[in-house]
Amino acid sequence: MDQESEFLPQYEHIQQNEFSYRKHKKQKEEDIAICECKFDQNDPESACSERCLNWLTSTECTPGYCPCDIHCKNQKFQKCEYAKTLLVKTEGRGWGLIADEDIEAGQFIIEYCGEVISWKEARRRSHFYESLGLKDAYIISLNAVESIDATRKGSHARFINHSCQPNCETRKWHVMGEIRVGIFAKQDIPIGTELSYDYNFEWYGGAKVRCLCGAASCSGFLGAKSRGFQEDTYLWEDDDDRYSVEKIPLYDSAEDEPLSKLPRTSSPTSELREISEYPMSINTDNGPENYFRPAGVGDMALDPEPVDQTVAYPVKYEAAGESKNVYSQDTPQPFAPKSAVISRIRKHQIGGPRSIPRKRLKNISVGKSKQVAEKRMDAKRVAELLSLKEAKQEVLIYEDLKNDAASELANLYSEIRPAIEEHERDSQDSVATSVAEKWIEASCMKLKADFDLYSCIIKNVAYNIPKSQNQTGTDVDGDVKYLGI
Ligand SMILES: C[S@@+](CC[C@H](N)C(=O)[O-])C[C@H]1O[C@@H](n2cnc3c(N)ncnc32)[C@H](O)[C@@H]1O
Repeated sequence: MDQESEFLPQYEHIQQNEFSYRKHKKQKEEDIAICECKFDQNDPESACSERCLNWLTSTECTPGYCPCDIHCKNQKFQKCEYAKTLLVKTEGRGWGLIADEDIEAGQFIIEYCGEVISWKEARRRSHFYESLGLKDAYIISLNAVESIDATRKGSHARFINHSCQPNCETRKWHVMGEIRVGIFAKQDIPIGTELSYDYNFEWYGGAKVRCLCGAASCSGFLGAKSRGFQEDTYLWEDDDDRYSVEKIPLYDSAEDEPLSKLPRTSSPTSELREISEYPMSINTDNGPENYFRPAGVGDMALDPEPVDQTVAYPVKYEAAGESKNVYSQDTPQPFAPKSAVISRIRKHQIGGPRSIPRKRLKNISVGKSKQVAEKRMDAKRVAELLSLKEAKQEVLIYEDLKNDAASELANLYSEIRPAIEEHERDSQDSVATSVAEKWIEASCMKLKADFDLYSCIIKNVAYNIPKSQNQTGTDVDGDVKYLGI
């Protein structure tokens, strides 16, 4: 291990979210939920806990309003009642957090703190971090419109690594009018165990980061379950080797067969290859409601390949390593810039999980096949085949309308894609009504534009048979005049 990577990266330690782009919400009195718990001096368990109405709705009691007053046990975020944890250096996954005491299933471990920023700002920052070459991602979604960025300021929760078989999960709680994200134990966690949760990494392009969680059910890459990743990557296995193929060419609209099929390229003879072609974005999981936004992960464009080249990568796993350095939460640390770690792909597995089952690999390519099956009509070509100038113009006008509607829909889609992909259902995380309405309206417009274009073509083909042809029954130019639609 080099000397530099022994140090923690520079960041400011905070125990409360920071609000810069807006003020912290002030809870209105009428919004304060008051529970019905009654504290009995002889029974300490009577204070607000698992059976408290507020607790059951993931809402912390508001000081000054809780009937249990100072005995209330439902103010864990506010009182920073964290489990004892230690920072450790892992092998291949940077820093991680381990339990420094036995932790019970369901226990609140630590709050994921950082700067609360808008979704737009999250996007801007993620590009900025990418440009700095930051490898690790620390931006997590808070709701459909806001994110928490723990890159520059955060709690120790920012060091918890991803696992495909995690022992923790993220949960959202309502605390004094704000939503806050906590890390909770999914199961009993013995002292010394590394804490992890499923990032539900979202991948929108960029480097594909190998997942080194070591779980038997490991999906291979951070974000491998996300739609963007699945549409971009085809994974398969061959004995102990695993391969990913990127950028499979789409079917050409004029062809029934794909222009090029799956890998003609063999597994590379060179054992190593860096994977980092495009910006990458991430997504966490405890369910769909939390995820990391793009934050420069894998933005180390080390070995760029032409985008349309089909390349097979054998994938190798390394088992998560043992801790080397241990720092407690309260110990001030010497900070130094973190050196970037470059992911490599090797031909043979030498440790860690075995190959992913074939069945699941097939599923991984589902997104791609959907994309492949899409066929598009070339309206310009259709117009050329029509003989009447008016008919040509009409088709082209409708094509413009259709293209405008399609691009409006595409823009809207990128705006609300995170929410759609998370399938968020609860009111906090659902797509804002105004955006949802715009989305429905744009979808209808696109459908209508598609329909208008096709019906215009049919009308012009079916009813505007050129005079010369009408009279003689033959085609004047000898060109094709009828379209098989
Ligand atoms: C929130 S940070 C976690 C803390 C990070 N290890 C550090 O040293 O600051 C997320 C980043 O850690 C790395 N990481 C986390 N889990 C990983 C895993 N299972 N495999 C590979 N890298 C992982 C990735 O670079 C990811 O972007």
